[in-house]
Amino acid sequence: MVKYKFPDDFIWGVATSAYQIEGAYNKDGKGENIWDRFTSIPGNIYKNHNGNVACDHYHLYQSDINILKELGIKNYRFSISWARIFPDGYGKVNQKGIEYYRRLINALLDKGIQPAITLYHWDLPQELQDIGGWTNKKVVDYFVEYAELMFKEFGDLVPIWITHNEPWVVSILGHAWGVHAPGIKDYKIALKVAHNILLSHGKVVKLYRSMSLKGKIGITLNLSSIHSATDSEKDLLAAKIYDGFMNRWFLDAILKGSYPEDMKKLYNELNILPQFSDDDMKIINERIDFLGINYYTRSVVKYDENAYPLKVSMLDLDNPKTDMGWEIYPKGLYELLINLHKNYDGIDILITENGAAFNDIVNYKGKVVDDYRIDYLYRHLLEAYRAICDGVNLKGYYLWSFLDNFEWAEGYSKRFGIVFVDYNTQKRIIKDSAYWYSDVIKNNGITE
Ligand SMILES: N#[N+]C[C@@H]1[C@@H](O)[C@H](O)[C@@H](O)[C@@H]2O[C@H]12
Repeated sequence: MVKYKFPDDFIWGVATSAYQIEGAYNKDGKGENIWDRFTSIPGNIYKNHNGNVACDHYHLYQSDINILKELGIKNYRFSISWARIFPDGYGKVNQKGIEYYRRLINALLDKGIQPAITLYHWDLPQELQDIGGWTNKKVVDYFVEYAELMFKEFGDLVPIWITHNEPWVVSILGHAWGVHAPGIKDYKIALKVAHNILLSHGKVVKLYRSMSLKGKIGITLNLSSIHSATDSEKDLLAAKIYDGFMNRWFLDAILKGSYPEDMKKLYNELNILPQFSDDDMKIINERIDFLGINYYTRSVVKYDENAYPLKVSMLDLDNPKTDMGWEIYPKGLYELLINLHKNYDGIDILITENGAAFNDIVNYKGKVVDDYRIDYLYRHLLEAYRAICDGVNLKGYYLWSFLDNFEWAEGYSKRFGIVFVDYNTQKRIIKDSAYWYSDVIKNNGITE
């Protein structure tokens, strides 16, 4: 008996990204990207892992799609590798790259699986980084050129388009903390990068509208529910600042057409506020059809005099955690969804990522009994269900991730997949969580 039934047209899917699963990093005309470069530098990645081979999905995509079919998964979010299409980032087109993605899309459609494409999932062509990357306004235009070609090639086949994945991570982890490609550590540069990424987003949405395509387009943000460590004035202010830093800076720009005043004031005082015009904000505010959100955990923060630049630090609570060290806090998903619904005009929302890394073991029967992942997914889907019951326009859920894959700075040490990947043999083992999720999809809801 289905105890928690989701709306009839609810989208159930899984998600991946190009650099994390494709491999074939230098095959068939693909150009170098910033993650090829960043992973080639010793010390950047856990045990110097890289995505040169990854899950070899570039060659194994058909058998992987067969697994999606076997599990009854009817929606698949993946990203296109920009450097496979434009090896130099612009200009010369690599036809073999286009042919690969056409084969992939057609193979999905042949199995009744709807593609959702992310245009940018962090893998900037290195040639563009060499001219300043996202700090250079030319890259904004090159992104539009790349998107236009993708819309021309695949716009009639693909119903859901996501311009960018997690601009906060691209700007902060890649340009302020330096732990992601391209490894820059400068907050002023990071916020300039964030602004240009948002500009490129708005321009591409406007372009999509001009091409009279029939699908839906949006952006994916990594969002967290922010809690203050105590009710002290300083900690409450710290929570407001961190909410502005991680959530509101992007949400307000995209959905309200202006950066939040409190954060503009703070960034100006810190001399890290990027330059921007009213015209920029109009472009960024181009209407989107849905907001994609990636939710993994909440953030509990406190005032910290020594924490540059925001004087805010995160608490590491002694609560159940995933293998990433992230607190398991399903209620945060409900809080986030309700907050978005109330503060952003009830916009349609897709959960474009939610899932967990755990230290999966293949048992003596050759199975992966990942009850811990099932528990994580169950609890988060229950919160999503509660949010829908309370009026949130939640339209779908893409589980992260379909396959174990290259987990960025953590390399292959963290397994997020519902399908286990043996990287030595490229053998796939369907985990118990995949069969559980298959039942959720079949029942369009959760039993028990
Ligand atoms: N970490 N972690 C897991 C997952 C990452 O693998 C995705 O590529 C990102 O979109 C997002 O950060 C979430």
